[in-house]
Amino acid sequence: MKVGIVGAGAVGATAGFAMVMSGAASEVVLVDMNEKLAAAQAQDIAHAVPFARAAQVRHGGYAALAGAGVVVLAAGVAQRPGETRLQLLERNAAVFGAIIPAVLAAAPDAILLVATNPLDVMTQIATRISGLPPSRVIGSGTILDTARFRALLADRLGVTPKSVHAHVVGEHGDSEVLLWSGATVACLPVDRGAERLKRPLTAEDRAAIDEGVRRAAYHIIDGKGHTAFGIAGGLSRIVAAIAGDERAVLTCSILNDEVLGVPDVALSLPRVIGAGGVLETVMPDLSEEEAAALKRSADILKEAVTSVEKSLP
Ligand SMILES: NC(=O)C1=CN([C@@H]2O[C@H](COP(=O)(O)OP(=O)(O)OC[C@H]3O[C@@H](n4cnc5c(N)ncnc54)[C@H](O)[C@@H]3O)[C@@H](O)[C@H]2O)C=CC1
Ligand SMILES: CC(=O)C(=O)O
Repeated sequence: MKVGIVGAGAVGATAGFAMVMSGAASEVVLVDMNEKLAAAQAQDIAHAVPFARAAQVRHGGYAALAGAGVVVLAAGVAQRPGETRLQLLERNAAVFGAIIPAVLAAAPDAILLVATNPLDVMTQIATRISGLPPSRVIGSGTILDTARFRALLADRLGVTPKSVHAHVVGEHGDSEVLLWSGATVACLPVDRGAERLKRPLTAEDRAAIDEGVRRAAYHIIDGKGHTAFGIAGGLSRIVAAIAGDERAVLTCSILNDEVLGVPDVALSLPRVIGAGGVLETVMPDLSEEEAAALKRSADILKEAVTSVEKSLP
């Protein structure tokens, strides 16, 4: 599948690299207002192709996106150390107002895959600007937070992350909700599984994992200035699910009609992803505490989107 990527910075270029190395994309086109950067990133990724499956990698203007099945939106500004994702909102909303009409003029049938932060609000803005159905405007959402949760839990349990099933829902950001009540390992609820593995989970372990997931971006940005590898893996995974019509269950963000009484809000829930984009949403069972946290997350996002919607065309 041909994949366009608008924004050839750390996230966009690393995602292009991941898609080429995993074989998720057969063609990658990088577009950026900094054409020299897009050209350099495309050239650099193209030099990895001999080590992967055959793929074409190039840069271009918006017209070069024609025929793309998915266009990743990774343009905009990123957090500086200490900044929250929601603080980026007004700057990145203006960027989307400029790029989405240009993307759709060239690639009207593409599924939009949003990576720009604040992720959920940008997904909602992209849905509104594009006029596409919510199933075709997908935010990477908590696919990354779910991966972090599985990685940290697996490390504590001494198993591979692929053997741990645990999800993060809600905002891709500070109010996200780790679903401990549904987490499983080896077909067992995670607490019981941990005991059988002789690695019981204490309250301190849970708190450390929660902090490690929720604050991961802050720690990484503090150390290296940005995050890219994790999200690139997640974007590549979503593209593979669309390209292969996999019906994979992934936690992604789309505009929901309603979540726990909060209307018209984009946030992540487990979604079935295939060729048409989001094919189904599966509402998980939630403990009372998790339901209250998800409602709070929805309220925070609704307030953020309402504040910026007034300034949109
Ligand atoms: N969804 C997620 O889990 C993650 C999201 N992000 C977000 O991804 C976004 C990109 O982050 P980075 O790649 O680190 O930033 P970056 O600064 O390295 O790259 C952004 C690129 O966007 C381009 N750009 C800006 N305005 C543009 C416009 N109007 N048209 C075309 N290109 C434009 C810039 O020239 C730049 O090359 C940020 O909002 C960041 O917060 C970052 C990591 C994880
Ligand atoms: C920056 C960001 O959103 C992340 O790494 O989670």
